[in-house]
Amino acid sequence: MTVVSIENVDIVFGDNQEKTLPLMDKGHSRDEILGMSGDVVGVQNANIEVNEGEICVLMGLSGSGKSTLLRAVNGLNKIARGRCLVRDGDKMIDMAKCDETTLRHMRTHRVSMVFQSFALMPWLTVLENVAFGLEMQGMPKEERLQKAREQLKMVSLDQWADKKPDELSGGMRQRVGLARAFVMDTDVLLMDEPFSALDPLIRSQLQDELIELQKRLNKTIIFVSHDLDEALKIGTKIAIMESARIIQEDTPEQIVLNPATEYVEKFVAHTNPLNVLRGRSLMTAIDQLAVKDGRIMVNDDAWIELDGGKLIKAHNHNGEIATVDWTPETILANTPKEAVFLVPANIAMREAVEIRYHADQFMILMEGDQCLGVLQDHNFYHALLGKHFGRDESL
Ligand SMILES: Nc1ncnc2c1ncn2[C@@H]1O[C@H](COP(=O)(O)OP(=O)(O)OP(=O)(O)O)[C@@H](O)[C@H]1O
Repeated sequence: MTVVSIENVDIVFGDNQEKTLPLMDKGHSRDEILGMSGDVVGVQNANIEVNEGEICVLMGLSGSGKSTLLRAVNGLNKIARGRCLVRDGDKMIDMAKCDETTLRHMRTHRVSMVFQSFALMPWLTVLENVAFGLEMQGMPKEERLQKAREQLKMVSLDQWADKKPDELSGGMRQRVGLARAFVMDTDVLLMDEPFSALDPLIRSQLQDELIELQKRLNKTIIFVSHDLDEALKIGTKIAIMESARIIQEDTPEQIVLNPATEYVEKFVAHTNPLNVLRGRSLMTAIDQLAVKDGRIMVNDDAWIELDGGKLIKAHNHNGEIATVDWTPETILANTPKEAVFLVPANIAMREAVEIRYHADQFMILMEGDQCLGVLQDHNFYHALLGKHFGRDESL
C-alpha cells in the first residue's frame, strides 16, 4: 500500500518562478538558472512512491536537495509544481495544497519528523520531552506520561526519565529524539540525518535500534543521509540525488550492482558489499562453467554432475565430496570442513564468506532442488574489489 507518493515535484527558492520553471523545462542546469533568474532549484521533477513498512533513504552529497524534498512531505517546503501525497486512512492528502486544519491534523497524527539537532527542550525532563507531542494531540496528562515511559523503555532510557537533556550524551539525546518521534505513533516518520552528528559506534548501534523498532512497529520511514553505507544498511529502497534530481532509485543491492552514473559509482566504490550483495549476484551460473567429458568443471580440481538441474554428485581428484544442506540455523562448527555446502541462492555475502572461512570447498547455490550456480573465492574477491560493475562473463 502506497503511503507517500511524490509526483513530478519541483521546488524553487526565490521570487522568479514564472521565469525559472520554463528554464527548467528547457533543460538549463541549476547553475545556469541561478545566473539567469537568481532562483535556486531545490528539487527538480522528483518522483518516489514509498509503501507501508518501507524505509526509503534519500542519499546524496550536501546541497543535492535531500532535506528540501523531505521537508515537502510534511508541508514545510512549498512545492512549485507536482503533488506530495500522504495517506490519511483511505484518502491521499496533498500536503502542498491542503488547508491549515488538514495540515495540522496530518502533522499531529500522520507524519512526524526527527532532526539531526535533537531539538529537545532543555527546561523539560527527558520524559516530558518525549510526551510533549502527545500534549499537542490533546492526550490527557497521565496517559501521555505513561506512553512516553513505555517509549523510553523501548530505547533503553527508562532510568533517565527525570533527567534534563543536558545531562545526557549526544547518542542518548538522539535516542530521546527517536522515542519522541515513535511515541506520536504516526504512520510516517521523516528523519533528517538523525545520526550524522554521532560517533561511528553509537551511530551503528542506533541504526540497529532503528531497524529493530521498525520491524516491531512497521512504520513508513523516509530517511535522509549522505552516507551510502548507512543507506545500504537501513534502506529497503534508496533514491540517490544529485543537483536537485533523483538520478537513481532502486534496492540497495541493485544500486551496488548497477550504479546508474559515475556519480553513483563513486559512492559505491567506497562501500562494503558484505552486507548488501547476495549469492545470486555473486555466483558463476552453471551455464558459464566449462563442460569436459560430460563433467561440469567448477575449477581445475573439482566438478559436479547434474541431471535436469538436480545435483547428482560433486567430485574432486580424491573422489566424491560430501554435501551439507545449509540453512541459517546450521551451526558451522558441527559440519565437516571438507563438504560442499548447498546454500539458498539469496544467501547474504557475509554468510557465504563465513561458510568459506569454515569449509575448504566451493558452494552450490540452490533454488528448490535446482542448482543455479557456484560460489568460490574469486567470486568474493571480484565483489570485494568492486569489479562487479558490468560483470566479467569469463568468470
Ligand atoms: N530556505 C532556503 N532558501 C534558499 N535556498 C535553499 C533553502 N533551503 C535549501 N536551499 C537550497 O536548496 C539546495 C538544496 O539544499 P538541501 O538542504 O535540500 O540539500 P541537502 O542535500 O539536504 O544538503 P545537506 O546534506 O547539506 O543538508 C541548496 O542549494 C540550498 O542552498
